[in-house]
Amino acid sequence: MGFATHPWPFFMTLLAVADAQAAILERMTTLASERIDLTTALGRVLAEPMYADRDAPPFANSAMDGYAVLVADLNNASADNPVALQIIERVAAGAVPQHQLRAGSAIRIMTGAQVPANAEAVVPFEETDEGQPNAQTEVVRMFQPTQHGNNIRPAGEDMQAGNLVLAAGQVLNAGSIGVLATIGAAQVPVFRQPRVAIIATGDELVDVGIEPNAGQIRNSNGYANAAQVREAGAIPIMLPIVPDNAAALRATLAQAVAEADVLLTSGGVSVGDYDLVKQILNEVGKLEFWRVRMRPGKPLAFGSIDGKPIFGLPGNPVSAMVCFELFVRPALRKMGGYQQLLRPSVWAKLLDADLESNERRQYLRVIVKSSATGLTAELTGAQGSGLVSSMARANGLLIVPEAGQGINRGELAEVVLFGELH
Ligand SMILES: Nc1nc2c(c(=O)[nH]1)N[C@H]1C(S)=C(S)[C@@H](COP(=O)(O)OP(=O)(O)OC[C@H]3O[C@@H](n4cnc5c(N)ncnc54)[C@H](O)[C@@H]3O)O[C@H]1N2
Ligand code: MOO
Ligand SMILES: [Mg+2]
Repeated sequence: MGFATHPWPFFMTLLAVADAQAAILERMTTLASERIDLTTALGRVLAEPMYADRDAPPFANSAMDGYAVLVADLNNASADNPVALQIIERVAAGAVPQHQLRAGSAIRIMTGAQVPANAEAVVPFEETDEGQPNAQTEVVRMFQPTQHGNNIRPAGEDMQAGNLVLAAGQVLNAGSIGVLATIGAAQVPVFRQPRVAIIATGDELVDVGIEPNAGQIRNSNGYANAAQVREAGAIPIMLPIVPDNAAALRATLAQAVAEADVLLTSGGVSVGDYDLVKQILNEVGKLEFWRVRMRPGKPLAFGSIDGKPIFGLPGNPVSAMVCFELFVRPALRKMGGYQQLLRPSVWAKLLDADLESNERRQYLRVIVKSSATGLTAELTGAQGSGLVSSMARANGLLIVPEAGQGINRGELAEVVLFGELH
């Protein structure tokens, strides 16, 4: 049992983070698309380009509540010399005007209503005497000239029939949902979300609702990883905790392969007597690589079972979450059709004491804040890989590159930003 009994000499070499990321992404393919209701499409990734089915707005309409007029009628209007126009029609939004304007007439019209075909401008109520009724007819007075096109929104001002309005790969935000509704897309083609089986392994683990006995702890990785899966735009499938037992692990992996697109285990990937994940993975599937030159997260294992990718995340809670951020999240994003796979990184001024370099690339939990002089990064405190509370406080992972000069207090450091800026 354990590493020493397995003849995997290339595993002696630790992969660089970027090489491990590249090896993983190379093996990921984007899932098929599905059609979903517009009301559920927020945050999903568009799978096809979308085109306007008609002009938006579909007809020239009024931008103000006012009067549609002919420009020439008002050429000589002034406060001293108001021009009186005869009101020949009223048009509400949703109605179609029945008359054309003729010299000396005005059509009372509401915002959003289709303007008469020959209307040249709309004069807002506030710029008129609001329409004084007289004995037979209604007359409105105007006090200044206007110009062609004033307060008229032309057909197609926003989108024109046949225009590309959203490209494939776009992540749908609230504005995109508005665009899709405008073009009548009640159903939206989006990439399917990866279904991710989450398997926490360990004899010591009990579920959250259970009182731990001596020697036991609660399964936190399963829940933290499920939340990360959701953040990555995928669907977690929580499987029961698996004890450090080969038969139980085989059975749960078989169930996971049947139900999910991607498998995540946590724990059991190091060199302990009961660390079985690599061995079973090699038996029922293929182990592609093990161990990355990073801290935390070194013993990450990656492979496949029946063509489905499997990530063996280290058991330490911070290691499991950091490995998820760096390796699983980009993989899920590629499967889900996202174009931006990696978290953005920013450069922030280190506020803490000098950080020494190490033979492994370090990812330190930090709180990144924005200030008038730029971004700052402050360590969350102790950096042990068991300290899950430090992940709750952090919004970034500060990188100390391996085999380098380290980073001195006051210097700029690269930070992978995974939470909201403070
Ligand atoms: N002799 C060596 N020992 C260790 C090495 C090494 O290189 N040589 N690497 C260390 C590093 S680094 C890590 S990371 C861990 C990885 O361990 P495993 O992946 O084998 O995980 P376990 O041994 O099962 O558990 C480690 C730790 O994490 C806790 N744990 C596990 N699962 C959960 C969970 N679902 N929720 C909360 N906590 C969990 C577990 O109780 C252990 O405390 O190995 C080092 N050892
Ligand atoms: O790599 Mo381990 O993840 O240092 O604790
Ligand atoms: Mg172990």
